[in-house]
Amino acid sequence: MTEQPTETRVEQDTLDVLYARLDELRRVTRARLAEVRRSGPSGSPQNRSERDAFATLYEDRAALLDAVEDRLCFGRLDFDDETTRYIGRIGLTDEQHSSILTDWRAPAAQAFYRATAAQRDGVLRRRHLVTTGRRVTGMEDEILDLSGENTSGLALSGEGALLAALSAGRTGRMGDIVATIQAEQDTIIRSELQGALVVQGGPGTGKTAVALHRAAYLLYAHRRLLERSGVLLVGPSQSFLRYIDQVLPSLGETGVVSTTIADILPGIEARGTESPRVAEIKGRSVFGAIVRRAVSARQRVPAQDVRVRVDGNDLVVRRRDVRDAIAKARRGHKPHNLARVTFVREMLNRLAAQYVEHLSYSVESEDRAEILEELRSTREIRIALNLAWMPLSPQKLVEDLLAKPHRLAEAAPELSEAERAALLRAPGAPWTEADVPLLDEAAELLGEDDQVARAQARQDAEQREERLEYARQVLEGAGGGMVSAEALADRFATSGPYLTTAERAEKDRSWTFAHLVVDEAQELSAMAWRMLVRRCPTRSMTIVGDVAQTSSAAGARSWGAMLTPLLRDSWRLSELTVNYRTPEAIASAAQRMAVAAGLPVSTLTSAREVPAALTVHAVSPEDLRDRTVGLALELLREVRSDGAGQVAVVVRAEDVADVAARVQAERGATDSPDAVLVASPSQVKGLEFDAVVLEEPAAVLEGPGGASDLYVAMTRPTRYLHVTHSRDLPAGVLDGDRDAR
Ligand SMILES: Nc1ncnc2c1ncn2[C@@H]1O[C@H](COP(=O)(O)OP(=O)(O)OP(=O)(O)O)[C@@H](O)[C@H]1O
Repeated sequence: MTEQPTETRVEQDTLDVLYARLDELRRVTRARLAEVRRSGPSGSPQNRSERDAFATLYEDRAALLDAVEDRLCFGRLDFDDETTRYIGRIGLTDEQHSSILTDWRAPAAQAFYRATAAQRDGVLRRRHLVTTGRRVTGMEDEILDLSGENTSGLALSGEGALLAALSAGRTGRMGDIVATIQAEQDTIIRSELQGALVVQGGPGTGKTAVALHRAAYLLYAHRRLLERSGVLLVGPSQSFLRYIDQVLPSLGETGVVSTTIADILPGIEARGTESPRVAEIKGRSVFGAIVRRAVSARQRVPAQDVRVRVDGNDLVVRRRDVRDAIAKARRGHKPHNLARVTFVREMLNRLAAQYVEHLSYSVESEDRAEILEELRSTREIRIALNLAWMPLSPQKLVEDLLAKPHRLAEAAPELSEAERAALLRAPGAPWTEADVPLLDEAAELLGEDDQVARAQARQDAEQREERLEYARQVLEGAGGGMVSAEALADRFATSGPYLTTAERAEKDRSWTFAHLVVDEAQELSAMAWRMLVRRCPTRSMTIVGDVAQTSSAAGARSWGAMLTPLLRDSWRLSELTVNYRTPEAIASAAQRMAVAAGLPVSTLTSAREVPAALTVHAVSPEDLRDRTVGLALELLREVRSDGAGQVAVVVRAEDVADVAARVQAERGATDSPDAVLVASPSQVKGLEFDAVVLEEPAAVLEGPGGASDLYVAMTRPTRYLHVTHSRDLPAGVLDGDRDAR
C-alpha cells in the first residue's frame, strides 16, 4: 500500500471533519429525541401518537448514525476538473448544505466501483482509505490514466484493500463489503428494480454479499416504493440468517424482513424432518392441483338424502338441493371458507321453504329470520351441512390429506401408489419444511372470513390519506432521505401501538412485499416458489444461487426449468465469475471434482492464492477420526494466533454428534465455544470459515446431497482445507500427486 505522511495528514483532516459532523448530527438527534420524550403523556390521542411517531423517527435516526461509525468514509475520487469526492456509508452535508460525504449508493458514487482505466468517467484517481477507529491507517491509490495498461487479466479494483478484507480472520458473522465492491458486483447491485434478476455464481463469488447490498441499494434508490410494503429476504436456515444479520444494519437498513421457508407462516413452526424423497414429492408443482382437489373434495353431495326433525316437522336435506347450492357457491370463485357462507345461506333458504310448507299460516319476514336462525342452530342440520361443505383450517386439510389414504388417493391420482404410501404419516406429526408451501397453498384456497378486516382496512385507508397529507407538510423543508411521508404517516396512526412494516408483515400471512430477495435459491422446490411468488405480486425479485450446489432433491438444476413456468420471460440472468473466498488451489480441486462428477459448474477465477491452502492426509480407518479432530484443534490454534478465526469440521450428517463430542472433550473449556463448528455439508451451506477439515470425501459423495454436498463442503474455507481420508479420494480432488502428503 502506498502511504505518504503528508497525504495521510490530509485524509486524517478530512476524516476529522466528517466525524465531527457525525457527532454533531448525533447530538442534535438525541436532543430532539429527549425533547419529544420530555413533552410528557398529555394531549389528545392524536398528539400522543404523533409524539410516538417522532420519537421512533429520531430513535431510528440515532441508531443509523451509530451504525455508520466504523469505516464511515472509505474512498475518494479525484476528477479531471480537479474536484474531489469522498465516498462513505451515508451521505453528509455541512452546515451550508454542501455535500461532504457521498452515500455509496448514490449515482455520484458509482464511479468509485466501476471506473476503469479504459472507461474513466472523468476519474483521474481512485483512493481506498483504510481506517482503524477514527484514524487513517493506510491508503491505496489507483491512477486511471488512459494508457489502459491494467485492463488485461483479472482486474480487481482496490486490490490491496480487497485482499486485506479477504484474508482477514473470520468472526462467524458476515461483514459488509461497501468499501471493496467490484465492478461486476456493482452492476448487479444497481440493476433496475423491475422484474426478477437471477444471479448465478459459483461458491464465494459474493452472491450473498451482493444480494444484501442490492437490498440496501434498492431501499435507498426506491425508498418511497419499497418502504411501505417492505422487502422480504428468504435464506436457507436460521443459522444462515444469524450469519448475515449484521450486514443490513451496518448499511443503515433495518426494514427488511428475513425468514426461512420453514418459518414463513405465522403460527407454524416446521421443525419436523423427513426423507429427501418425501420432501421431493411434496415439492412438485403438481401439489398445487392436489391441494386444490383436496379442498373441493370437502364440498360434496351426500350419498343419500338426510332427514332431520325441527319443531316436530320433518325436513329433508336433499341431495339435489346440496348439488345446486354447491354449484351456486362455486360460481362466486371465492375461497372455500368464504364460499361456504353462500352455500349455507342457500341451503338454509331451501330448508326454510320446506319448513314454511308445513305451517298452516303465512310467515312474516321477521319470523322468517327466526326460522332461519332456528334451522342454523339445529345440530343435525349443522352436521349435514358440514359434511357437505366443511369449514376447514389449512392445518386440518393438510393433516388429513397426508394421514388418510383414501383422501390422498382421491386428490393425488398423478402420484404412484408407492409415492402416496411414502407420503402417509400419523395425524399430529410435526410440520416439516416441505409441508409449509402446502399449508400456504391450502390457506390461499380456503381463505379466511375477512369481511370485518376488510371494512376496517377501508376505514384505515381513508384516515391514512389525511395523515399522509399532514406528514408531507411535516417533512417539507426538513430534508429528505431518512424517511418517506408514507412511513411517517403510518407512524401517526392512532389505532394500536406503532408497528414497523417488518413487524406488521411478520404477523400477516397474506402480506405482499414490494421486493423479494432469495438466497441459496437453487434449493427451493417448485411449491416453495409458488408460495414466494404469491408474496410478491410485482415479481420484482433478486434471486441468487448456484445450480451446481443444489443438494435438495426438489431444488433446481436449471434456472429456466424452475423459473420460466412461474415468471415466464420476466426474469433475467447475471453471472458472477470471480471467487473471492476460496484460495486458488482449493477452488481448482473443488472444480475438478465437480466436473468429474458432472455438476453444471462454470469456470471460476480465484482472487487469491494462499500458500499450503490444500492438504490431503491419507490415514488408516482406525486413525481417521482422531486425525480429523486433532487437525481441527491444530488449525484452531493457528488461525486464532492473530485474533479472530473460525474452524469447521465437515462430516456426514450421521457423524456430526460423535465428532462434536470428541472435539468438545479434547478442547476443554478454554476456547470460546463457537470457534470449532462440527457440521454436515448442508449445515455449512452459505457459510465460510478460515479453515475446514473435511473427513472422508468418498462418504460425503455417497450421501444424500452427493457431489453437490462435497462441492459445498470443499468451498467453505477462506484459507485452509485439510482433507482426511482412509478410502480412495473421489476423482478430481487430487491433481496428480500435487499437494498430497
Ligand atoms: N467485493 C468484495 N470485497 C470484499 N469481500 C468480498 C467481496 N465480494 C465477496 N467478498 C467476500 O467473499 C466471501 C464470499 O461471499 P459470499 O458468501 O457472498 O459468496 P456466495 O457467492 O454467496 O458463496 P456461496 O455460494 O458459497 O454461498 C465473503 O466473505 C464476502 O464478504
